[in-house]
Amino acid sequence: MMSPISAISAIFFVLLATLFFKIAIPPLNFPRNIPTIPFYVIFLPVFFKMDQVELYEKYLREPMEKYGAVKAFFGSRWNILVSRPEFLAQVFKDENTFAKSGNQKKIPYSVIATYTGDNVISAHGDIWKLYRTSLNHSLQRFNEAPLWKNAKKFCQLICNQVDVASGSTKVGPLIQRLTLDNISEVTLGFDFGTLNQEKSSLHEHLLLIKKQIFHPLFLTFPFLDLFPIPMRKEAFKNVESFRKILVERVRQNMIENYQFEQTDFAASNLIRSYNAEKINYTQLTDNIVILLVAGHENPQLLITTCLYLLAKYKSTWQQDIWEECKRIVDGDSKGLSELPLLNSFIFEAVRMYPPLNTIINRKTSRLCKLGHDIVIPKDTYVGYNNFGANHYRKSWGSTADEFQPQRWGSDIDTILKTWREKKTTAVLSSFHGGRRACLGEKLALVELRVTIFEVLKQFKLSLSPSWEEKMTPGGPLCPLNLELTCERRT
Ligand code: HEM
Repeated sequence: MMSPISAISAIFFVLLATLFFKIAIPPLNFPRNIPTIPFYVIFLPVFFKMDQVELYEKYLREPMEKYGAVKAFFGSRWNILVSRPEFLAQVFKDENTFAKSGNQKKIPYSVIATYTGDNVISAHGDIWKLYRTSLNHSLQRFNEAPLWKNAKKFCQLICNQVDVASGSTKVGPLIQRLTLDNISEVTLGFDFGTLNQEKSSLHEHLLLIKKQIFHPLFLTFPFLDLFPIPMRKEAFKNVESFRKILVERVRQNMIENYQFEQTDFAASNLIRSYNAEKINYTQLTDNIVILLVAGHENPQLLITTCLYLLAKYKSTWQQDIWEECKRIVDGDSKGLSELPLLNSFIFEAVRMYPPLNTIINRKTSRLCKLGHDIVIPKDTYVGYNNFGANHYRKSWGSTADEFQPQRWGSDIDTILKTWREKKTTAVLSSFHGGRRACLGEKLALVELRVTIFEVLKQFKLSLSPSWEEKMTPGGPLCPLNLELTCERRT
């Protein structure tokens, strides 16, 4: 007869072993003809000084290039991760089989799902169409004036912040303030105000919840949010109050704007849909939040990457782009969009370091085949790895890992044509593509051109000698804690 202590120990052991096998071994019905990335790989950056690029090179490149898809553990579950363009194109196109299933469905109990809810990026079917119709027009036609004004303020803040002795500064927090003000003024109809004052209460609130949401432990094991852990209860509370304050701020500004009916901000269109009872208050909130989140974080990452590459290639690309930009006058966004060097540089930056590296938000609605022979069971999460797609040697050749803006072409027509082609064939997936293509691409590209133009007008950039050249270890991809030397142009 087993003693109670032995019985409890045995149960505990069985539970632990089950948990271990669930994490260490993919489900038995997962396809056998694609490789498995060892589960511990995602934990390596926690213990070793390794960035995402090194991790990809060491553990993912070979299986990804050979098979185009792998089994990978991420976000408390096993997933299929895809990077071969033909597979990506299939996933993007067959939306009914690879149906969008964002955090609101995948981990509805988590802080992160409470933050962004059921929004235009994660929704599926008719609900998605409703959201997209409300937003599409205003995200393609927007007022560019705030982008020009804010780029100037941003440069002024760099000047104020640069260390006098070394000429260096950490640019990350300033870029975040720039992109927050840009997205709020262009799409939400109010000024976040972070470029004018370092400590705006909404900004402080946002910084706090970002810290709580992107906590590595809870991001890797979101099921922990199910437990009554005091710091997570606090995180839920902060997220709820942020959502409430943000939407009230947007609505207040719209109500006070006597020309509300004439405004064409993305947020005003959402409010119109709400007033017409097409969407409810939670849906209004979810979409306003996602405009703010996607609209500032993604450009923030890409601006950081572009400034890093300008500094890295200071005597070539930086110098040449500045020579090209000199003839453009303030406010001429169209002129900037026609510059071959500037645009091929940006497209190459988007390829080299896709801001959203890995996205896993699709779930198979039936048993299906990826390509000819990879059989995927129903209810499997399928994601895509943008870094893998954008560095795939069969698509990009032996120079796939080299920064070569000239690969896009030498005249602007060829450059834009190549850009469109690579996106439609899913050879470049940084902005997704097809029906679910990013709605903010145009806005992000204008923002990027204007910011680069203004920065180069005022500074010569170089990498700070004390900065260690590394990318972020996981999640969003960009240089880690970038520090630049910014020398005033005379
Ligand atoms: C560098 C900047 C950006 C990058 C790299 C980027 C990338 C992406 C990607 C990869 C997707 C698809 C996500 C998925 O598969 O679930 C997406 C969707 C989307 N993005 Fe962006 N994005 C950027 C900027 C923006 C901006 C500034 C906005 C403006 C608010 C925005 C709004 C959206 C929306 C609304 C969707 C959903 C489209 C749909 O499903 O119909 N993005 N973006």
